[in-house]
Amino acid sequence: MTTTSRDPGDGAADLTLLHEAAKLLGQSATPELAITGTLRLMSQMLGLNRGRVLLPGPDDQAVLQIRYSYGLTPEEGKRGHYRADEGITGRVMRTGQLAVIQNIEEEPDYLFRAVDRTTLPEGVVAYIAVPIMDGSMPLGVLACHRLRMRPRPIQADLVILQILSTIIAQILRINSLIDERTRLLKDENQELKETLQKSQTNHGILGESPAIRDALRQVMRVADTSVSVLLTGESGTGKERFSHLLHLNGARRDQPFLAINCAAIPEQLLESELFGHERGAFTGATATKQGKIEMAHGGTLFLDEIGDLNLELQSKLLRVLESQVIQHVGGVKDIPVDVRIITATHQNLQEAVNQGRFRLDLFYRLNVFPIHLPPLREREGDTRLLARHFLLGANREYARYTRFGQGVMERLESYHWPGNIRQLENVVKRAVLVAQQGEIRIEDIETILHQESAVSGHPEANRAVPATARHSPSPSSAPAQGSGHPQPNGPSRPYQWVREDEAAMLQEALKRTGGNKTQAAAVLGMTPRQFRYRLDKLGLHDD
Ligand SMILES: Nc1ncnc2c1ncn2[C@@H]1O[C@H](COP(=O)(O)OP(=O)(O)OP(=O)(O)O)[C@@H](O)[C@H]1O
Repeated sequence: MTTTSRDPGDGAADLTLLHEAAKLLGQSATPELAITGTLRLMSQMLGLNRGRVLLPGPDDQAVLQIRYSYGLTPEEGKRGHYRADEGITGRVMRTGQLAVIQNIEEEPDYLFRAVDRTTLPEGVVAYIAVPIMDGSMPLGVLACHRLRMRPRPIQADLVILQILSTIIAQILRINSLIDERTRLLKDENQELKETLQKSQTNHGILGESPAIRDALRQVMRVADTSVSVLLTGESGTGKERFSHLLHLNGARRDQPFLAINCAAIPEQLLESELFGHERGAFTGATATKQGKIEMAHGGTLFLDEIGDLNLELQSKLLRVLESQVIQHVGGVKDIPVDVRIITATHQNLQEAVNQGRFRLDLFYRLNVFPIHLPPLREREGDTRLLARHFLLGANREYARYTRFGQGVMERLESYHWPGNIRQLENVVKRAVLVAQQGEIRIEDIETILHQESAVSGHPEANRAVPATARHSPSPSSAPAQGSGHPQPNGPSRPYQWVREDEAAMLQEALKRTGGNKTQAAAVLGMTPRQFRYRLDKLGLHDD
């Protein structure tokens, strides 16, 4: 070890040392390299030997331990730990005041714990310890030995040591920020892995709430049977997902699964979509075409929004269920089919039956085993799980690494999600796209939720609902939602991605036709049914 004595007032050497220390700070990949490098410079350039940095121990914060050193053996390093009431080091940490011991042999508080006197050079040895401060709080202690009989004034060394302790404080602060960030990322990564694992069971259906577990149990009970299942629940609660789960857990799993949304297809096309058609059956039917029922032969057909099927098609569907045959539109031949039909609705089908809009016999046929999917706001704890899952998916899709900032998860959990899981997925995806510097801030979420409320038209969509007020009265007594009107006691209107300008367009058409929906639909080139469907989705009913 070189100990070079300097002339008193050798300011150029001090500057060189500070310059080198600053370079170390910028270049070192780890705090270990930067701090031990600084301690080495102290020794080589100023003769401040056996430099050490003591910090509270990782296991016991009340005990200071030598964490970095230069010129100490590993055993000496290990021996150097001090409680706050022990020795000079403990005192510096306790008081935040530097200590200069001119002669360690004459100081009763000097413990000789790390370094034995016999290993030190002959002559008078001084000990200097300066606190490493974070504002007014001592973070640790920087200390070293110094041969007393040197031309350079001790005052000059003290100044340098105080500057170096500031640099070391900076290194430690940066390092602790990095550590904290790394720990968060590790935790998050672990959570994401767990979420991914959970999503792999149940074919991607996530949820651990009692409500969703109950629904899953019911699915498993009937998956391997041919019983008719009617899935009820608000829009976006996963009815289609669950129908697929039923299919995948049954004997038909290797056969086709097809889904059709009865409300989304224009009425005149729906029959041909379901039953197929013969060539020439209608204008544009240039070839014979199979319908979805026939295509799903051997497998499962999922009929979403079954409540929107007109009475004529309801009769035809009933015939399929009773006799397992279909006829193409324009055909006369009975075609045998073996299809499991699973249906879903967000409407109250019982009410539709009472109003004469839905056949009672078909209702009985379909409703053999109803499974109600609870709205997201009733799935305690699932929002968190799903939000993480969608974050992972969006990060993958958009090649980002984005995380939720402080308070975001709580905000997502307090929101009442009129559009349920589909809406949550959309919000998380959008948040990933708008996030700056890899963090989704609570403000980003507020903006998106605000836009959501404008789009979904729900008057309360942007209001945080207290946990106690979030549950709607009784899911079992109200298995499906009604007409789609906003409910005073809880959001229940179906949610779908619809553009805001579409609402304006519908309203404008209604205005022009004096509120006549059939005419308004014609103005926009839609069927009255399509028009009503959109009004319904946008919550624009005036009756
Ligand atoms: N438990 C779940 N775990 C993960 N993703 C889910 C879950 N439930 C639903 N989803 C996802 O949410 C979205 C909406 O689900 P789905 O289409 O099945 O709802 P729905 O009730 O059929 O909606 P609608 O009535 O509007 O047709 C889909 O992207 C689906 O994959």
